[in-house]
Amino acid sequence: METKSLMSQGRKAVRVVARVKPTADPLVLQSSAAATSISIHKPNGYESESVSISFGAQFAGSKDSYKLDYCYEENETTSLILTKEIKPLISTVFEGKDANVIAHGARCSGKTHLIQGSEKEPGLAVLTMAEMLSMAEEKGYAISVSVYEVSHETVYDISDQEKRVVSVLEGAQGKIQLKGLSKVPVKSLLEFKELYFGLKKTQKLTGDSPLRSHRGVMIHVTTGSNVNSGSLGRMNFLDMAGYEDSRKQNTDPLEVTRINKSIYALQNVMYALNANESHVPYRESKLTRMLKDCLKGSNKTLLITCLPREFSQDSFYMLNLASRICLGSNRAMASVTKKSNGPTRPISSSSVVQRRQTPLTVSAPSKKRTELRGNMTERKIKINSSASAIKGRKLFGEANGSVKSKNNYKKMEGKERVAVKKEISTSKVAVKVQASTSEEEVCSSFVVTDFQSSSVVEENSVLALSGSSNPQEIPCNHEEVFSEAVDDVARKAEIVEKDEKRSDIEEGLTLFNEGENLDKENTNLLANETASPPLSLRLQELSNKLKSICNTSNQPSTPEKYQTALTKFPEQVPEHSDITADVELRTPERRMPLNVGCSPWKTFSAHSSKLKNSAVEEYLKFLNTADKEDLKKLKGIGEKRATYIVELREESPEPFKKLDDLKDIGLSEKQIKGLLRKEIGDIFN
Ligand SMILES: Nc1ncnc2c1ncn2[C@@H]1O[C@H](COP(=O)(O)OP(=O)(O)OP(=O)(O)O)[C@@H](O)[C@H]1O
Repeated sequence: METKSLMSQGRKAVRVVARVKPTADPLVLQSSAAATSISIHKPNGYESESVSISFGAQFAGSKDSYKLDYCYEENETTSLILTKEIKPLISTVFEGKDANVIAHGARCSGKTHLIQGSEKEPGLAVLTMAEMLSMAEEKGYAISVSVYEVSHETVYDISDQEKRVVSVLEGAQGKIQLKGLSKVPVKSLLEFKELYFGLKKTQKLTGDSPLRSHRGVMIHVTTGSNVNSGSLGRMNFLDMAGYEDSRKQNTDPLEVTRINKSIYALQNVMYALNANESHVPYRESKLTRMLKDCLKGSNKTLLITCLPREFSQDSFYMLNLASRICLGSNRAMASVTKKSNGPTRPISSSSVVQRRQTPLTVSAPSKKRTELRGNMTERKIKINSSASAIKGRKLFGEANGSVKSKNNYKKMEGKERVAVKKEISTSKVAVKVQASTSEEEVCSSFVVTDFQSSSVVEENSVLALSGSSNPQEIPCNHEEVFSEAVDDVARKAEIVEKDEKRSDIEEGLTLFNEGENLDKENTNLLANETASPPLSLRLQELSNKLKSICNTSNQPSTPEKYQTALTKFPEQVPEHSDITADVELRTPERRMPLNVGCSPWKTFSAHSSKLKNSAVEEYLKFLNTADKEDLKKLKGIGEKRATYIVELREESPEPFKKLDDLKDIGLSEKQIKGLLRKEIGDIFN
């Protein structure tokens, strides 16, 4: 059999293949389950560059098959996967790139067996290590290994018995530092096995691990003998925790939801990479943050979807998502647009079957998942290929509410920014301001970036990260920093406006039925003159307040009642106070008379900004609290969106913390702006 590489350079960032796990009990296939076992179509046999996979007899002949780059069946060995898929990646690692091999799938789908293997049948990581050791020896390079585990949004170094927490830090240039993750020099396969398998393997394979986790091994190639010397590339193997429907009995729904969310987050990243999107949502989970450098740029990833031969809803779901990642193209995006197009389902048998097959977890993301199965074959929509992360999220659902709440930070990526970051083991508060090259680029808020796990409650300090890990070295002028931020609060909502490219993308998205529905809803609601009284009244109140502020502009400070939730004065933050991990610093409000020493225009601008912020805040507050009927009074919020908002609130009491969060209900940035304009404009009608 020819073993030519299917992963030529310049191809997709993520190659997606499947691996069929042999059926433990061959009789299963003869039973009724045979009707729902998967069938694989390889148009050119082993040489196929694309294969389709479908589930069982009842789907035969339907177009509901899922395309992947390849599928390795039971008779195709792990060594074959090594040769066809991984050897080309190894070459890129020795050329200085990073590569990833990620196994995902439902629970017990054979991921660990594939990556780790057993004594009798070594897995991909072991086979790869053997290959890399011999190449390193040939070239005079050295190999070192890091073994890690990610659970409960915390990264642990598990290269020894003592699980140490690894801090995922992001340097000034966006480079990820994994502080605390050891690199153990490895000279032989035996050393590697001892390190890699150790106790943890036994735990995982016997299934008595107290905590389910993603488990990875990073193989570093260095040019010198010292682990820190001249790092070339890394090969990262990741054995992901299995996907599972959180409604299943005998599962801890919280644990399952947490794991599923991190699976979605990685899938979002994979999708964005393959679709060559301008924004990749690395910040959606700890796992994706830690792997950012390995995944980004021209680095290559092999995503292996592990599938048991017999049908399971969980496997079906994983395959569906893998297929979308694989397509990673405009057509895939077009299918996302059908999200709101309820009745359109790829499984044509019947909607009942579809419902039965769709994992119906209680989480909000699952709602989105249910809807994402648009028909990919029919839509021909031209959409800018540099699509945004928003679409990725629409694809796979929001990764994590708690992460999401801090996601405004990601808007600052690549720009000058004000950031407050925290790190364990320091009790000082330090803040760093990176001078902005132009006023326009100053970002709008303080953000506590959750570089450490939010579940590690003892971490309660803040550290500005500037490439230096020493907080003492960082200049700190709270007053100045907070003042800078205040100026930018008003621009917060406008950052989006300035990103014309994004707007264009969103414009393209109006092709989506989502947009059509919105327009319809808008038209209906606009026809209704009584629309939105609750919010309108509140906004009217705000308008009155503005007038009252203007009338009392000689007051030395902003009256307390007008201080928004964003208000927190610098002097209210004790210099050495502890700030808990999950607390987001509030953007402070300037405590100075708004018109002192200012021109009337500046005063007016300042008040307008204030009003705008208050209006936005009221709007969000309304979304977070109003009942369904009141929600429907808002423009652009129909029955469907109102129901979804209420469901989101069941998941998280305050799902809308910033305007961007409205994207979670399927609104584009342009639509969000449009809605606000209409609501606020109506005050003056
Ligand atoms: N190719 C294979 N040949 C024989 N047995 C296998 C194979 N793949 C998996 N198994 C068996 O199936 C069971 C589950 O496999 P494995 O632990 O690899 O699944 P997993 O997907 O990693 O599970 P989890 O989701 O819990 O992490 C194990 O008992 C394993 O030995």
